[in-house]
Amino acid sequence: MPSHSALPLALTQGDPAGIGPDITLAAWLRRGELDLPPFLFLGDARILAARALQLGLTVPLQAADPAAACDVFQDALPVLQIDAGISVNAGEPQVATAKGTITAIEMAVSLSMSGRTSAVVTNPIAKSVLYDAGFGFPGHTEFLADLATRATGKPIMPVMLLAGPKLRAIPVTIHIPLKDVPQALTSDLIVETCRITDHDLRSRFGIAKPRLAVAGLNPHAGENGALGKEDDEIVRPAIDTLRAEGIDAFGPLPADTMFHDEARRRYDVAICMYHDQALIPAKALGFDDSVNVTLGLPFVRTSPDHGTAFGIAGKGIAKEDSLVAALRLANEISGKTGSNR
Ligand SMILES: NC(=O)C1=CN([C@@H]2O[C@H](COP(=O)(O)OP(=O)(O)OC[C@H]3O[C@@H](n4cnc5c(N)ncnc54)[C@H](O)[C@@H]3O)[C@@H](O)[C@H]2O)C=CC1
Ligand SMILES: NCC(=O)COP(=O)(O)O
Repeated sequence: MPSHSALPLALTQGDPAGIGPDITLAAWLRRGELDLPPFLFLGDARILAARALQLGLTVPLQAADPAAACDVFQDALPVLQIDAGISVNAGEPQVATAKGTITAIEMAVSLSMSGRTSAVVTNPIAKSVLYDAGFGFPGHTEFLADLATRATGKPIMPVMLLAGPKLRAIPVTIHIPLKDVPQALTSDLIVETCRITDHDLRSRFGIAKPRLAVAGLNPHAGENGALGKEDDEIVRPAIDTLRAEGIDAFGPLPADTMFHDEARRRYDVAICMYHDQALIPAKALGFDDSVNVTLGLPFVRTSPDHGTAFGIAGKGIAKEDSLVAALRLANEISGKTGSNR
């Protein structure tokens, strides 16, 4: 039986035309069966109500602030109202909703940093919709780090972790075009990513001495330089530095052979060089139950591993499993030592 924080989780609305409303409603309906930690929805109650009607679900909604949310949660889905100012059809994203989507994220961070909610759980955003509205960050991960940097006055580097029952995987470079990866990949970036990972796996995840398997960038980790020099010139020196600090990092490993069952038993986290090198195995091995966690922040942030799935929004087929896993993981790790190093 999990124990729940006395504070609610702050759950952002995400893109209101996506499946965020569907999976939020579905998760709340299963709160008793799954003994879910209480959450406070930050978004427009009218959008939730319209989606419940469309899906044929009976979900009472109640306006609540963080202090009231836990008491409300058993009987109604608590909502901290953020007006969308526009009506929304499932599956039809609109740039005009971006303001509310971003406000929900900002409020969740502010509430969590001031101790009024226990953690931030984000519903998926459509990055291109936000870009069209002038949003200057590649995704949540970078935006959350910027909010934390501004709030603390200290530079904060975020690390994206995909955490599932079969695999934890981290992309060192995150939301950048593949052609820019070799230029962006530096030994310093790998070292700092691994330091944050090692710290947070100990403090948040209770792993006493995390084993970090570091992937190479090139096929066969460069094949002694014949298939690319980055593995020997960038990745290997980073691993040497980490090992000298006492961090159990090893590699560079050929990425094609580090994700099969037996290989995964040898490490606690795979450190990958670019987005798809980490997220393809993570989603292939656990699309329904993996969680996107941002390490390095002074608060906990989790998210389902999937996106807005506009094609199935409002159709009653979106699975809430990854959101449920994100809510549970946020509750579990928010009780642990903070991420500040
Ligand atoms: N954390 C976040 O905010 C994330 C946002 N995105 C954004 O989502 C948008 C759409 O991205 P896609 O690449 O299409 O990925 P997607 O995850 O939205 O959809 C990929 C496929 O999986 C299915 N799917 C996704 N979630 C599902 C669920 N809960 N239940 C059943 N089926 C599900 C979809 O129907 C689709 O066939 C993009 O704008 C992307 O930037 C993508 C990943 C994470
Ligand atoms: N593919 C993962 C993803 O896009 C999630 O990014 P973020 O919005 O959590 O930064």
